[in-house]
Amino acid sequence: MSSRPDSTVVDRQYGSALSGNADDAAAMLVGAVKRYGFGQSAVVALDDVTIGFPAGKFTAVMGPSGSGKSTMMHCAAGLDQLTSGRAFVGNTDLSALDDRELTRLRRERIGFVFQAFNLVATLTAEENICLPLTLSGRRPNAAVLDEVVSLLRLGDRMHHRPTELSGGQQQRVAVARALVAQPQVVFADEPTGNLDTRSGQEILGFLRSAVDRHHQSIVMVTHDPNAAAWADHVVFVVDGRVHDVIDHPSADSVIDVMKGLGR
Ligand SMILES: Nc1ncnc2c1ncn2[C@@H]1O[C@H](COP(=O)(O)OP(=O)(O)OP(=O)(O)O)[C@@H](O)[C@H]1O
Repeated sequence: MSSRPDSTVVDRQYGSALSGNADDAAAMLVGAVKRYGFGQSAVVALDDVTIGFPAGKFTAVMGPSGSGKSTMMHCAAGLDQLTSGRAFVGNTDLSALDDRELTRLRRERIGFVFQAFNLVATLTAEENICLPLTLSGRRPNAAVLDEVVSLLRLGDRMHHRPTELSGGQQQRVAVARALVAQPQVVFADEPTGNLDTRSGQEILGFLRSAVDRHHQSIVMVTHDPNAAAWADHVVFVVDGRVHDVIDHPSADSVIDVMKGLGR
Protein backbone atom coordinates (compact mmCIF):
# COMPACT_ATOMS: atom_id res chain seq x y z
CA MET A 1 0.00 0.00 0.00
CA SER A 2 1.54 3.36 -0.93
CA SER A 3 1.67 6.08 1.67
CA ARG A 4 0.00 9.43 1.43
CA PRO A 5 2.07 12.30 0.10
CA ASP A 6 3.99 14.63 2.33
CA SER A 7 1.58 17.10 3.89
CA THR A 8 3.70 20.09 2.87
CA VAL A 9 3.37 19.09 -0.78
CA VAL A 10 -0.36 18.84 -0.42
CA ASP A 11 -0.63 22.08 1.57
CA ARG A 12 1.21 24.00 -1.09
CA GLN A 13 -1.24 22.85 -3.71
CA TYR A 14 -4.53 22.83 -1.83
CA GLY A 15 -4.35 25.47 0.80
CA SER A 16 -7.34 26.04 2.94
CA ALA A 17 -9.36 23.01 1.89
CA LEU A 18 -7.07 20.95 4.04
CA SER A 19 -7.32 23.00 7.20
CA GLY A 20 -3.56 23.25 7.15
CA ASN A 21 -2.53 19.61 7.37
CA ALA A 22 -2.92 16.71 4.98
CA ASP A 23 -2.81 14.32 7.92
CA ASP A 24 -6.16 15.78 8.99
CA ALA A 25 -7.89 14.77 5.77
CA ALA A 26 -10.65 12.17 6.06
CA ALA A 27 -10.38 11.61 2.31
CA MET A 28 -8.12 13.00 -0.35
CA LEU A 29 -7.54 13.05 -4.09
CA VAL A 30 -4.01 13.53 -5.36
CA GLY A 31 -3.35 14.37 -9.00
CA ALA A 32 -6.70 12.80 -9.80
CA VAL A 33 -7.57 12.38 -13.47
CA LYS A 34 -10.78 10.73 -14.67
CA ARG A 35 -11.28 10.33 -18.39
CA TYR A 36 -14.40 8.78 -19.89
CA GLY A 37 -14.21 7.30 -23.37
CA PHE A 38 -11.32 7.35 -25.82
CA GLY A 39 -9.87 9.45 -28.63
CA GLN A 40 -11.94 12.30 -30.03
CA SER A 41 -14.95 11.48 -27.87
CA ALA A 42 -12.97 11.36 -24.60
CA VAL A 43 -14.26 13.55 -21.76
CA VAL A 44 -11.89 14.63 -19.00
CA ALA A 45 -14.21 14.80 -16.00
CA LEU A 46 -11.40 15.32 -13.45
CA ASP A 47 -8.34 17.17 -14.65
CA ASP A 48 -5.45 16.74 -12.20
CA VAL A 49 -7.37 17.45 -9.01
CA THR A 50 -5.67 17.44 -5.64
CA ILE A 51 -7.93 18.17 -2.72
CA GLY A 52 -8.27 17.06 0.88
CA PHE A 53 -11.58 16.80 2.71
CA PRO A 54 -10.80 17.73 6.31
CA ALA A 55 -11.62 15.30 9.11
CA GLY A 56 -14.34 16.41 11.49
CA LYS A 57 -15.60 19.04 9.06
CA PHE A 58 -18.51 19.49 6.69
CA THR A 59 -17.37 20.19 3.11
CA ALA A 60 -19.75 21.12 0.31
CA VAL A 61 -18.82 20.59 -3.34
CA MET A 62 -20.46 22.93 -5.85
CA GLY A 63 -20.07 23.82 -9.50
CA PRO A 64 -21.95 24.06 -12.78
CA SER A 65 -23.71 21.05 -14.25
CA GLY A 66 -21.19 18.67 -15.80
CA SER A 67 -18.23 20.23 -13.96
CA GLY A 68 -17.20 16.92 -12.37
CA LYS A 69 -18.70 17.05 -8.85
CA SER A 70 -20.25 13.58 -8.87
CA THR A 71 -17.20 12.11 -10.55
CA MET A 72 -15.03 13.67 -7.84
CA MET A 73 -17.22 12.19 -5.13
CA HIS A 74 -17.52 8.77 -6.73
CA CYS A 75 -13.75 8.50 -7.21
CA ALA A 76 -13.01 9.73 -3.67
CA ALA A 77 -15.48 7.16 -2.29
CA GLY A 78 -14.16 4.23 -4.31
CA LEU A 79 -17.38 3.92 -6.34
CA ASP A 80 -15.46 4.69 -9.52
CA GLN A 81 -11.80 4.28 -10.49
CA LEU A 82 -9.45 7.09 -11.41
CA THR A 83 -7.73 7.00 -14.79
CA SER A 84 -4.59 8.20 -13.01
CA GLY A 85 -3.67 9.77 -9.68
CA ARG A 86 -4.60 8.49 -6.27
CA ALA A 87 -7.58 8.54 -3.92
CA PHE A 88 -7.18 8.06 -0.18
CA VAL A 89 -9.68 7.35 2.58
CA GLY A 90 -7.72 8.18 5.69
CA ASN A 91 -4.31 6.70 4.96
CA THR A 92 -5.62 3.96 2.70
CA ASP A 93 -4.74 4.27 -0.99
CA LEU A 94 -7.84 2.99 -2.82
CA SER A 95 -5.82 2.08 -5.93
CA ALA A 96 -3.97 -0.53 -3.86
CA LEU A 97 -7.20 -2.41 -3.02
CA ASP A 98 -8.79 -5.24 -4.99
CA ASP A 99 -12.57 -5.32 -5.53
CA ARG A 100 -13.28 -7.28 -2.35
CA GLU A 101 -11.16 -4.97 -0.19
CA LEU A 102 -12.77 -1.94 -1.81
CA THR A 103 -16.27 -3.27 -1.09
CA ARG A 104 -15.27 -3.86 2.52
CA LEU A 105 -13.77 -0.39 2.85
CA ARG A 106 -16.94 1.22 1.44
CA ARG A 107 -19.10 -0.80 3.80
CA GLU A 108 -17.03 -0.29 6.93
CA ARG A 109 -15.40 3.11 6.57
CA ILE A 110 -17.70 5.17 4.35
CA GLY A 111 -21.30 6.26 4.78
CA PHE A 112 -23.39 7.18 1.74
CA VAL A 113 -26.47 9.36 1.35
CA PHE A 114 -27.98 9.67 -2.12
CA GLN A 115 -30.61 11.98 -3.57
CA ALA A 116 -32.94 9.01 -4.21
CA PHE A 117 -32.65 7.64 -0.63
CA ASN A 118 -31.66 4.14 -1.91
CA LEU A 119 -33.35 2.20 0.89
CA VAL A 120 -34.15 -1.50 0.58
CA ALA A 121 -37.94 -1.65 0.10
CA THR A 122 -38.42 -5.01 1.83
CA LEU A 123 -36.59 -4.02 5.00
CA THR A 124 -37.86 -1.96 7.94
CA ALA A 125 -36.29 1.36 8.84
CA GLU A 126 -34.30 -0.33 11.60
CA GLU A 127 -33.06 -3.09 9.27
CA ASN A 128 -32.10 -0.50 6.66
CA ILE A 129 -30.22 1.55 9.25
CA CYS A 130 -28.28 -1.49 10.45
CA LEU A 131 -27.71 -2.98 6.98
CA PRO A 132 -24.07 -1.90 6.44
CA LEU A 133 -23.19 -3.31 9.84
CA THR A 134 -25.19 -6.51 9.28
CA LEU A 135 -23.49 -7.06 5.93
CA SER A 136 -20.09 -6.83 7.54
CA GLY A 137 -21.07 -9.19 10.36
CA ARG A 138 -21.14 -6.49 13.00
CA ARG A 139 -23.84 -5.50 15.45
CA PRO A 140 -24.75 -1.89 16.00
CA ASN A 141 -23.46 -0.29 19.16
CA ALA A 142 -26.75 0.08 21.08
CA ALA A 143 -25.85 3.47 22.53
CA VAL A 144 -24.84 4.85 19.11
CA LEU A 145 -27.97 3.43 17.47
CA ASP A 146 -30.17 4.98 20.17
CA GLU A 147 -28.47 8.32 19.82
CA VAL A 148 -28.68 8.38 16.01
CA VAL A 149 -32.34 7.30 16.07
CA SER A 150 -33.19 9.95 18.62
CA LEU A 151 -31.15 12.66 16.83
CA LEU A 152 -33.07 11.87 13.64
CA ARG A 153 -36.38 11.53 15.50
CA LEU A 154 -37.06 8.07 14.07
CA GLY A 155 -37.98 6.32 17.33
CA ASP A 156 -41.60 5.67 16.31
CA ARG A 157 -40.77 4.72 12.73
CA MET A 158 -38.27 1.93 13.22
CA HIS A 159 -40.66 -0.88 12.20
CA HIS A 160 -42.03 0.89 9.12
CA ARG A 161 -40.94 0.01 5.59
CA PRO A 162 -39.79 2.77 3.20
CA THR A 163 -43.17 2.94 1.37
CA GLU A 164 -44.81 3.73 4.72
CA LEU A 165 -42.53 6.73 5.25
CA SER A 166 -42.54 10.26 3.81
CA GLY A 167 -39.62 11.38 1.63
CA GLY A 168 -38.15 13.35 4.53
CA GLN A 169 -38.46 10.35 6.84
CA GLN A 170 -36.86 8.06 4.23
CA GLN A 171 -33.91 10.41 3.93
CA ARG A 172 -33.64 10.53 7.72
CA VAL A 173 -33.38 6.71 7.66
CA ALA A 174 -30.69 6.99 4.95
CA VAL A 175 -28.75 9.52 7.06
CA ALA A 176 -29.09 7.26 10.13
CA ARG A 177 -27.77 4.35 8.03
CA ALA A 178 -24.79 6.46 6.96
CA LEU A 179 -24.01 7.57 10.53
CA VAL A 180 -24.66 4.51 12.67
CA ALA A 181 -21.46 2.70 11.73
CA GLN A 182 -19.50 5.86 12.65
CA PRO A 183 -17.65 5.83 9.32
CA GLN A 184 -14.45 7.72 8.65
CA VAL A 185 -16.28 9.87 6.11
CA VAL A 186 -19.84 10.33 4.84
CA PHE A 187 -20.37 11.22 1.17
CA ALA A 188 -23.74 12.78 0.39
CA ASP A 189 -24.78 13.39 -3.22
CA GLU A 190 -27.55 16.02 -3.39
CA PRO A 191 -29.13 14.70 -0.16
CA THR A 192 -31.83 17.39 -0.19
CA GLY A 193 -32.49 17.28 -3.95
CA ASN A 194 -35.76 15.33 -3.61
CA LEU A 195 -37.05 17.04 -0.48
CA ASP A 196 -39.22 20.06 0.27
CA THR A 197 -37.45 23.02 1.88
CA ARG A 198 -38.42 22.12 5.44
CA SER A 199 -37.36 18.46 5.21
CA GLY A 200 -34.19 19.54 3.43
CA GLN A 201 -33.31 21.98 6.21
CA GLU A 202 -33.91 19.23 8.75
CA ILE A 203 -31.53 16.85 6.98
CA LEU A 204 -28.86 19.55 6.75
CA GLY A 205 -29.30 20.28 10.45
CA PHE A 206 -28.79 16.58 11.27
CA LEU A 207 -25.65 16.43 9.13
CA ARG A 208 -24.37 19.60 10.80
CA SER A 209 -24.93 18.21 14.30
CA ALA A 210 -23.21 14.92 13.39
CA VAL A 211 -20.15 17.06 12.61
CA ASP A 212 -20.46 19.36 15.63
CA ARG A 213 -21.38 16.71 18.19
CA HIS A 214 -19.54 13.66 16.91
CA HIS A 215 -16.74 15.10 14.74
CA GLN A 216 -18.13 13.23 11.77
CA SER A 217 -16.48 14.12 8.44
CA ILE A 218 -18.98 14.90 5.69
CA VAL A 219 -18.57 15.70 1.99
CA MET A 220 -21.76 16.85 0.25
CA VAL A 221 -22.36 17.59 -3.42
CA THR A 222 -25.07 20.21 -3.86
CA HIS A 223 -26.44 22.75 -6.32
CA ASP A 224 -28.10 24.76 -3.58
CA PRO A 225 -26.24 27.76 -2.04
CA ASN A 226 -28.50 27.55 1.04
CA ALA A 227 -27.47 23.93 1.55
CA ALA A 228 -23.79 24.76 1.01
CA ALA A 229 -24.06 27.46 3.69
CA TRP A 230 -24.40 24.71 6.34
CA ALA A 231 -20.88 23.52 5.52
CA ASP A 232 -17.52 24.61 6.92
CA HIS A 233 -15.93 24.85 3.48
CA VAL A 234 -17.19 24.98 -0.08
CA VAL A 235 -15.08 23.58 -2.90
CA PHE A 236 -16.03 24.95 -6.33
CA VAL A 237 -15.35 22.65 -9.28
CA VAL A 238 -15.24 24.01 -12.83
CA ASP A 239 -14.35 21.97 -15.92
CA GLY A 240 -12.94 19.14 -13.83
CA ARG A 241 -10.67 21.37 -11.76
CA VAL A 242 -10.85 22.96 -8.31
CA HIS A 243 -11.58 26.59 -9.09
CA ASP A 244 -11.91 27.99 -5.57
CA VAL A 245 -12.40 27.06 -1.93
CA ILE A 246 -14.17 29.27 0.58
CA ASP A 247 -14.34 28.80 4.34
CA HIS A 248 -17.28 29.70 6.60
CA PRO A 249 -19.64 30.15 3.66
CA SER A 250 -22.92 32.02 3.68
CA ALA A 251 -25.57 31.60 0.98
CA ASP A 252 -24.61 35.08 -0.30
CA SER A 253 -20.88 34.37 -0.48
CA VAL A 254 -21.59 31.13 -2.33
CA ILE A 255 -23.92 32.93 -4.77
CA ASP A 256 -21.20 35.55 -5.37
CA VAL A 257 -18.67 32.89 -6.35
CA MET A 258 -21.23 31.14 -8.56
CA LYS A 259 -22.01 34.46 -10.28
CA GLY A 260 -18.27 34.94 -10.84
CA LEU A 261 -18.27 31.65 -12.70
CA GLY A 262 -20.74 33.25 -15.07
CA ARG A 263 -23.14 30.28 -14.91
N1 LIG B 1 -20.14 7.35 -17.42
C1 LIG B 1 -19.80 8.43 -18.14
N2 LIG B 1 -19.44 8.30 -19.42
C2 LIG B 1 -19.08 9.37 -20.16
N3 LIG B 1 -19.05 10.64 -19.69
C3 LIG B 1 -19.40 10.82 -18.40
C4 LIG B 1 -19.81 9.74 -17.57
N4 LIG B 1 -20.10 10.25 -16.35
C5 LIG B 1 -19.90 11.58 -16.42
N5 LIG B 1 -19.47 11.91 -17.65
C6 LIG B 1 -19.12 13.26 -18.11
O1 LIG B 1 -18.15 13.79 -17.21
C7 LIG B 1 -18.38 15.15 -16.95
C8 LIG B 1 -18.59 15.37 -15.45
O2 LIG B 1 -19.79 14.72 -15.06
P1 LIG B 1 -20.32 14.75 -13.55
O3 LIG B 1 -21.55 13.91 -13.52
O4 LIG B 1 -19.22 14.39 -12.65
O5 LIG B 1 -20.66 16.28 -13.36
P2 LIG B 1 -21.52 17.00 -12.23
O6 LIG B 1 -20.81 18.26 -11.91
O7 LIG B 1 -21.78 16.05 -11.11
O8 LIG B 1 -22.85 17.32 -13.02
P3 LIG B 1 -24.35 17.55 -12.49
O9 LIG B 1 -24.30 18.76 -11.59
O10 LIG B 1 -25.12 17.82 -13.75
O11 LIG B 1 -24.80 16.30 -11.78
C9 LIG B 1 -19.59 15.55 -17.78
O12 LIG B 1 -19.13 16.09 -19.00
C10 LIG B 1 -20.28 14.23 -18.04
O13 LIG B 1 -21.01 14.25 -19.24
